[in-house]
Amino acid sequence: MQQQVQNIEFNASLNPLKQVEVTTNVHKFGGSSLANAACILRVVEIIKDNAKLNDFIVVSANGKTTDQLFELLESADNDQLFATQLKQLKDDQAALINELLDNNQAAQLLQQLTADIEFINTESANSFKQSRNDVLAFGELWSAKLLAAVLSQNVCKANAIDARKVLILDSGNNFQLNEQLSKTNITAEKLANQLNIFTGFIASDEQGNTQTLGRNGSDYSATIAAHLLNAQNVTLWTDVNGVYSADPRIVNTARKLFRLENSVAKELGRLGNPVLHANTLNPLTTHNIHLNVASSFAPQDSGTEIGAFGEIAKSEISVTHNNELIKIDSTEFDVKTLEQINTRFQPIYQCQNNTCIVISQQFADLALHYLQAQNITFSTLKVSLIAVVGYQVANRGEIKARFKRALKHTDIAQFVGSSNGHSLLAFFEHESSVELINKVHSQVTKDSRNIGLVIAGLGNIGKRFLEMLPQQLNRLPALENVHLVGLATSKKALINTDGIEVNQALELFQQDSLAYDNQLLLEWLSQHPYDELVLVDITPSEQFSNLYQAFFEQGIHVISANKCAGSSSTKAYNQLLNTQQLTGSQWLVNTTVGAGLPVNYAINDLLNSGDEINEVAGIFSGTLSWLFSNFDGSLAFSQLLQNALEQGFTEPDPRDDLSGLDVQRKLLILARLAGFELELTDIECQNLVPNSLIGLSTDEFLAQANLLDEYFADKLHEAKQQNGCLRYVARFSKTDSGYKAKVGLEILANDHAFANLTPCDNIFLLTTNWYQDNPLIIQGPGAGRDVTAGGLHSDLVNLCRELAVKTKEVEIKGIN
Ligand SMILES: Nc1ncnc2c1ncn2[C@@H]1O[C@H](COP(=O)(O)OP(=O)(O)O)[C@@H](O)[C@H]1O
Ligand SMILES: N[C@@H](CC(=O)OP(=O)(O)O)C(=O)O
Repeated sequence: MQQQVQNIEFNASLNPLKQVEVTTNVHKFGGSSLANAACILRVVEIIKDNAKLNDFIVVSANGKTTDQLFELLESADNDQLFATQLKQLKDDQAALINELLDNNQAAQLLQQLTADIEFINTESANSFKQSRNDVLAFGELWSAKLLAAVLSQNVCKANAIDARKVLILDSGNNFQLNEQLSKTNITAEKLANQLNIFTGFIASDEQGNTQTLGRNGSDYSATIAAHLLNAQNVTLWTDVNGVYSADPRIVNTARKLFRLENSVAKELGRLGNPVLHANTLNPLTTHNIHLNVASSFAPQDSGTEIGAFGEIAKSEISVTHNNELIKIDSTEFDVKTLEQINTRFQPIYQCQNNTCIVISQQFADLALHYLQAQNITFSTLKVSLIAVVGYQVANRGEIKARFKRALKHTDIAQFVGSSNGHSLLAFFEHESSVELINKVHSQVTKDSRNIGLVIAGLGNIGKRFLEMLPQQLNRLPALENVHLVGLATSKKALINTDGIEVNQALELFQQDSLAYDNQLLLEWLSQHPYDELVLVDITPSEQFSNLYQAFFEQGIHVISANKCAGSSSTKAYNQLLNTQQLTGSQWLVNTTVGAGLPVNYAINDLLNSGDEINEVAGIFSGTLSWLFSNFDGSLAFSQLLQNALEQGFTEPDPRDDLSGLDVQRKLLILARLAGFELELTDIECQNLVPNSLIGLSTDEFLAQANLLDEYFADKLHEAKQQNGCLRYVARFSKTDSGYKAKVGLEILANDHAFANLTPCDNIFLLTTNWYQDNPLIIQGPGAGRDVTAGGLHSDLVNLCRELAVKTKEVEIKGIN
């Protein structure tokens, strides 16, 4: 069993397997997550909820402490400035200690702080010649000791580990990690049954000198630790709830990238994006460690998962910028020097003729020093970079063209593709402006958003919808970002977050689908990695329609052919509408009535334009339309019914059509769309099945269907006597006291609009303020594979068009 930490209950996973897991997870908290006392207490809560004993917690220096330490190193020659900065640093650290710890605990840490500050003061006298890295290390050392003390005081035993005792860099081998030694050290330093709090950013060489892993290096420390510990998961907790398509601090239309392809994440880090350190992914290649970026300010949000993903994730594009670069030009670089530069200073760019390199400013001093030592003449220039990053983006002509378009009229110094193909780089000889970064982002990510499509129901219409899908996706720009990711029948589902090949969807479903229940489906859907998820419900299932509430709560959009939810109780229906409005989910129902005929659209459009619907009437059932159009007395009604059944015009049990319930539901849906509040039972409904035939099995009913004949023969006779015909009509009309609604058999004059339909057709008559004397009529096939599947495709296209223009400004707790 997993160890329980005293005083707190760690969350037990629903999955019983997880409760016995013995693996270690690594959680890294960046400086922004530890910036002040409130942040640190929030981190403690996250640890309580997400960590277990024996996990590793990697910490960066609190807030901007590393920046403060760098400033001190710079101001060593300016006594007054140095003294002010040193006092500020001490005060900030002391305030954190005093706010978070009780007196005894605080005293110990304050004493250590005083000694450390004294060390910095003393070392300033010789301009930190030997102790730069020792000074920089204090940020992480203080942070780890403080968090360990806070956890020990409030939660469970915690052990602060100085990573310099663990991570040994081989100075004879370009400061590569000595894996074996580091592994032995970590095993020796970690304490069992505690939380181990590990300093990020710092390491040491084999002589015991402090080394740093570079700015933002704690991410790297976390993945190194995970590698050494054989950990399963690494979570980088930061102030933003994932990796975005640009820095959300400056591009407020940036999109969250739910899944980031390994090579693209690596490239972002390589280019100096602060959300991921350049080397973060390197230690993860040998075994399967899951890497996530999540927000310590909103831990419940789904973050960004980094891994090996398929085409959908590979299509993602992001923009990153870096203003802290230096370009070194020289005609004297030789192969050996360039090799050294490559391993030691991680150049962002090296020009093809080997006469220039661009490196991060943090390596500038070291690099220049190295070149001088090699007697190489060079010149330097500060430059900045805006880069478009994405899987093999350098080979994507349309993205390159868009990037170039955004850069028109700028004084760009150089435009190149990176040698690995994962970025396009634009260099400038000045800082890149926020406006330009926004412009580039908006150009290159203009229509990039991923819409996941799940189809529920693979019957007659569902199959046709799926058959039509590949061609639709191919030819319609509105569907450019739609990816089929799920197929479900009532029993089995196939979900593939990397996308299901549309041309082989049915075969794949048959091969790979698994049994599921509603909870499993909801669980998966709640974690979908798309900007938008659209579910097309082509089932007839009331049970499935009961999931709509949960779908809407999760912001999932629904396209229904299923009539159940639209004709459910007023309470349930209103609740759906309220939730849908609250979460911004869309619900399109055009095919619930009249298949693809645009009756729902017409009602919506009239209402949205200021008209009012006074009457809705018509023939809403293709089956009943066929039956009564063909019922002329030459065949008994039961014989006609048998023919209709054989030709597939009726439901398998024709009583489902004859009961009138289907028409009643459709009238309810239209009346509600027209703005009226009513229940199904408020619509009077004539059931054409006599009581004696109601309780029978389908076969028994079909065997005794001749019992219907006398009633219909009489009715036809009556109609003929009036020079009319029989039709099953739906009528809803507004009255002074409210409304009148009924569906049933009527005798209509032979020249009535409802009397002259092609068998199977539907007709809808709308009387409105604007269409008063001469009502609006919509008429045509109201059932059938092509028209219904086509109607669903029409809903999908309309929905995707709307989603394409939906821009959300980023709002992230922690960074806004
Ligand atoms: N594409 C991006 N996605 C998310 N954050 C980004 C991106 N580009 C830059 N950032 C910046 O990175 C910051 C997180 O990095 P950093 O401050 O170093 O975090 P931490 O202190 O947790 O290590 C965010 O606040 C954000 O401003
Ligand atoms: N404290 C170091 C290392 C680090 O990784 O920090 P952060 O996780 O806050 O980016 C720095 O500021 O560079």
